[in-house]
Amino acid sequence: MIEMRDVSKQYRGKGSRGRSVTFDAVKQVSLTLRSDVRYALVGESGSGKSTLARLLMAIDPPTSGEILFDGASVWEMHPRELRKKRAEYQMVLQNASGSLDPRRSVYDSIAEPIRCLTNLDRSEEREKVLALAERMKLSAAQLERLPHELSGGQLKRVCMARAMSVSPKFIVFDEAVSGLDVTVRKQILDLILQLKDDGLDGYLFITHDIDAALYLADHIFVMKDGEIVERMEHAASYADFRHDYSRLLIESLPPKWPGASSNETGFIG
Ligand SMILES: Nc1ncnc2c1ncn2[C@@H]1O[C@H](COP(=O)(O)OP(=O)(O)OP(=O)(O)O)[C@@H](O)[C@H]1O
Repeated sequence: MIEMRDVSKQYRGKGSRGRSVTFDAVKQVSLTLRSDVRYALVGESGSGKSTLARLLMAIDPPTSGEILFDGASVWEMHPRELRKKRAEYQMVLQNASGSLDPRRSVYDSIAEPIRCLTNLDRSEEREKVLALAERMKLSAAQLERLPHELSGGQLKRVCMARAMSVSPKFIVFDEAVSGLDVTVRKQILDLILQLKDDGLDGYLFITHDIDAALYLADHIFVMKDGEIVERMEHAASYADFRHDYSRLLIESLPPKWPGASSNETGFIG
């Protein structure tokens, strides 16, 4: 379980006349994420989703507030304990190519968390990497390539295999389908749903795409200007979104086909 208690994150930015100002990218957010629940966090670009994800995963420290993994405050944890928790709570970053070492083969990229965070020997590691590659539909030849030799969709699958390599109990996917065409997007969404068969019961899927959130998650949070403005359990359709801002997001969706209204769900619904 991950808990956020009254968490804020301030950044420095430029105000009028180039003056340095601070602003809250995340404002006093409290959240509890259970490891066996599928969540989505929806919001416009700049609403603070990635900042929230980095705080949740203890990548960046909060300016104020507390984050707890299974009841223990992450920024007060012994490094050995935090290392163990990092294997249990993984993240797939927004920028797939930027999150992989360009000089490291796909095989080594997937194996790296195993080497850093577990005690598996090389033959166990190989068995695990090959099984994950098969699951993520990556060929043996692709495993030997460098990241720049793969497509965007293949890179996303490498990042998912990498996160799954340490058998986490929860994954945060940050914009896992952004920039992909509709067919590849659907493949990735289905792969995420199928991770349940590999023992992953819970995740947080971060997106600006309400259709993808409805497809993948039971609980949905809506974020605006650093705050969670709506929380829904068992969201199943656009009609479940009640907050004015959520309605606005739905109304600004493009029609899915000529003559359709923005209240009709897309291809995945
Ligand atoms: N390291 C940083 N330094 C200063 N400002 C930042 C930093 N990271 C993010 N911001 C700002 O904080 C706000 C929230 O950014 P964030 O990336 O969390 O939003 P987001 O909802 O994930 O957006 P997107 O969907 O476009 O990725 C934005 O105004 C952004 O410019």
